[in-house]
Amino acid sequence: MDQTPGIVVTGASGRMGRMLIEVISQSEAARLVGALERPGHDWIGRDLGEAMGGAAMGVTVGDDPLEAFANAQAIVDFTSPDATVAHADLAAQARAVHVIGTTGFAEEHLTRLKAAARHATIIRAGNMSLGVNLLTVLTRKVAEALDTSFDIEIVEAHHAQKVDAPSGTALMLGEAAAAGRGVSLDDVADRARDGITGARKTGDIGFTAIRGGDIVGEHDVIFAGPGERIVLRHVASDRSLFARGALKAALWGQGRGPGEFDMLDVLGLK
Ligand SMILES: NC(=O)C1=CN([C@@H]2O[C@H](COP(=O)(O)OP(=O)(O)OC[C@H]3O[C@@H](n4cnc5c(N)ncnc54)[C@H](OP(=O)(O)O)[C@@H]3O)[C@@H](O)[C@H]2O)C=CC1
Ligand SMILES: O=C(O)C1=N[C@H](C(=O)O)C[C@H](O)C1
Repeated sequence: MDQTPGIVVTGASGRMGRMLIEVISQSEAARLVGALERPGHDWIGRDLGEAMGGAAMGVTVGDDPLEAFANAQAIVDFTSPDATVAHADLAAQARAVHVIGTTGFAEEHLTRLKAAARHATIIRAGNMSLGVNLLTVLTRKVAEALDTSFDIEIVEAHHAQKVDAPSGTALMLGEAAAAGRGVSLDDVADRARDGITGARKTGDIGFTAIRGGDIVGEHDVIFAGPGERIVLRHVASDRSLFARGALKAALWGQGRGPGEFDMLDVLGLK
C-alpha cells in the first residue's frame, strides 16, 4: 500500500489549484487524494483530470471539505481568506497539515488561524518560493545595516486578476525590512498615496502595486539613499515554483506538532 502523504487541493480550478494538481500528481513523494471547489461549481462530481481537459485521474471533485479532509494528511490551500479560515478549523479536526498560500488576510482572519494552530500544524507564507524567502532574509540584513537616510519602498507587479494589494509577498518583505529596523510595520507602512500627500515621512516603508496582463509576480525592495540606491529584486516567471514550495511544506509538516510555521522554517532559513 502507498504510504506517501495524501494531499487535498482546495480551489482546484483556480490558477494555483491547477498548478498544484499538476505538481502533486507528478510527485512520487505524495498522492493527490482529493480536490475541492465551491458548492455549485460545474466541476463538482466530475473526474478531476477530465474537468481539467485531460485524462481521467480517478479523483472526483467534491464540495465537502470535512469529508475530503478525513482521508488526507495535508491540505494545500490557495483560495480566499474566508475559505481558508473555515478550512483551518476542519483541517485541525482531521489532524491534517494545513499549508496556506492564500493572501489578503485581515486581522480577524489571522486571529482565527492562530487559534486553529493550537491544535494543528499550519504552514503559511505569502510566497512559497525559495527566491522570495531568501530575499526576505537579505532585506532584513540590508535594513539592519542602513539608517533611515535610506528610504525603503516596495514595488510589486501582478496579473490583472489579482484581488488583494499589497501582495502577500510585499507585506512579507515589508515585515522583514521593519524587523531589520527594529520597528513595527503597522507603525511605518505607507500603503496609499494620492493627491497632495506632503513630503515622505522619514522611516516610512512605502508600498506600490502594479496590476496588468499576465504578470506572475515581481517584487522590488528599494533602499533609496543620498546619492545611491540599492534595489533587491525577485521575478517569478512560472507559478510552478509556488506549487513546488507548497508541496515541500506539506511534506515537511508531516509528523510535526501543532503550531504556526512559515517557509523560512521549511527551508531552514531561520
Ligand atoms: N503563497 C504563494 O506562494 C502564492 C499565493 N497566491 C495566493 O493564492 C490565492 C489564490 O490565487 P489564484 O489561484 O491566482 O486565484 P484564483 O482566483 O485563480 O483561484 C482561487 C480558487 O479558490 C476558490 N475559492 C475562493 N473562495 C472560495 C470559497 N469561499 N470556497 C471555496 N473555494 C473558494 C475559487 O473558486 P471560485 O472561482 O468559485 O471563486 C478558485 O477556484 C490568492 O490569495 C493569491 O494571492 C498565489 C500564488 C502564489
Ligand atoms: O496572486 C498571485 O498571483 C500571487 N500572490 C502571492 C502574493 O500575494 O504575493 C504570491 C505571488 O506573488 C503570486
